[in-house]
Amino acid sequence: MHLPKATIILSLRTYSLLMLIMSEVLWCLLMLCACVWWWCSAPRRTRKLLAALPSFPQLPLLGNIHQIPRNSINLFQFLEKIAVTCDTTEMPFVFWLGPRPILFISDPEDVKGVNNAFIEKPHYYSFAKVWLGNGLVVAPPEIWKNSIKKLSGTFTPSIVEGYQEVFAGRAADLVQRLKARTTEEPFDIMHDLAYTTLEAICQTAFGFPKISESIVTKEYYDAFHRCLELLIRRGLNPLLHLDFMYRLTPASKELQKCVGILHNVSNTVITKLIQERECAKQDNRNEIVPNRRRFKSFLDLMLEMQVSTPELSVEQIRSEVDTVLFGGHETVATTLFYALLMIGRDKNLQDKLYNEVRDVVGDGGRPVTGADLPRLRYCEATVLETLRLFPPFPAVLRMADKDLQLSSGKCVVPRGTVCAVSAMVMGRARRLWGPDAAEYRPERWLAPPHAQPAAFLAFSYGRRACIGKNYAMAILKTVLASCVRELEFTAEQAELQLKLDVVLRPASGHLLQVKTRNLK
Ligand code: HEM
Repeated sequence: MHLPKATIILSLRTYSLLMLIMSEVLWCLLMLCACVWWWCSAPRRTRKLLAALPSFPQLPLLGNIHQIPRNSINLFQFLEKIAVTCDTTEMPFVFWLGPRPILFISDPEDVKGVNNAFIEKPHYYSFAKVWLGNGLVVAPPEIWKNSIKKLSGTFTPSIVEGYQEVFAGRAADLVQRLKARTTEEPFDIMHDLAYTTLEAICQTAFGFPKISESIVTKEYYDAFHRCLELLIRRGLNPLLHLDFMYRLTPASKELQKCVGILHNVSNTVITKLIQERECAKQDNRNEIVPNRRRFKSFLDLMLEMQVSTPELSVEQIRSEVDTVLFGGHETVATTLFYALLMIGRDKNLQDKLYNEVRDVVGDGGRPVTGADLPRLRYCEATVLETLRLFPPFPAVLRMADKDLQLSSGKCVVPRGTVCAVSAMVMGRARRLWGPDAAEYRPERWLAPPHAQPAAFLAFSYGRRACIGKNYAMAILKTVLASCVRELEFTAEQAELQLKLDVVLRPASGHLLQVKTRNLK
């Protein structure tokens, strides 16, 4: 018997529709079961202990899930709203993911308590494991404790001092590149800044003189940015927090691809340095470090450690190299951008900075030296003020692995709570920085006493704080001083729209106008 073609098509359509409805129903049932399990597994005590804290309006069972920001611009606005709430209520703030809280700490004393008591990071950090392995930023506590013992001394002031010539050299190259780009129109300066910081990291932390041509490619740069975007998108979608769900998505495949590009670079860096060290050994060259560098790089130090600690695997070394690339280049480049933007909006600030640089370094083109850095006080204040208002990592997270009574007495942090310690929340608080907290005013750093140390959290605080702080301050001051000495920056006054792609970024690009300075 032959069915008419139209009937076959119709029944096929009905069949697919039925299958679609059934799979949707099954999906909803699965989600419902997951929600019930999730609710039942969360301790009731946690809800009770934090119930009285300020929060956004909640839905039954879901809490604040419906208010999870949809994209990286919303995420920034969300954090801004929390900053205002914490400042006005002077209380910690709680965001409920169903029955599970994310607790925003709002008091500097409490920051000290939380950061020193908890070294575990919540599950969200593991999203970056595919990229950063068990490197310092994402490592679980046991591995972190072991690694930090070896690595805490790798960016000490005396080691960083040895990098100064490289910093000054890269700053001079940047000035030349920017001189060639002076136009009437603003342009996106970020690639030039990121190139400079990436090249500096490769030459100092990895001791690689010539890698820059092949490492700082557009492909690398794009892959780096795409990884950050994909990670934040995953973070904003609770369904994708489950590894098995995420693995099914095209985004997961794209992340793997981008990470492959980044790992190629770190693998090249390590392999080349190992080869150079081998050659130096075979030639019986008695160099402490290859290529007649005057300093030992972070990677030299790790390869040396590997000799005395064979359990330090090449894979772990690669993870630390990726971590330093991740933590060290974009953070410094964005800070430079915001500093140039802010002085570009205020000629008075730029003139003050220029006058100081001219007095300390002169305008004859000599490189900024290590001895100049402590004397560049206004330059340092500019960097710190930039980091206060535009911290590259606006918040870090910790997992409470035990109960903790906050020293402000405002609540007990129950075990299992995710604590958010936010440089943006603290850095913009009027109660900590005064009524002009929203104003960009480097002078506030020149006249102590300013706010308590744990109110300035750009480099985090206490255990698991940034180990690259000395490095970052030295390169930031060197590059900023070198740029201002020879160039003038102008930025439009329009409202700055920010977004949070792990790192704080301007939504409309990094636009600045640059002119060569007329030296009198
Ligand atoms: C303006 C520049 C920088 C800022 C604002 C910054 C900020 C931070 C913050 C907030 C953390 C804590 C992350 C967390 O707990 O989740 C961190 C960790 C870290 N940073 Fe930086 N950083 C900067 C530059 C650098 C540089 C230049 C390097 C290396 C050369 C570096 C290496 C690291 C490492 C290895 C960690 C992990 C430390 C640990 O977990 O023990 N950072 N940084």
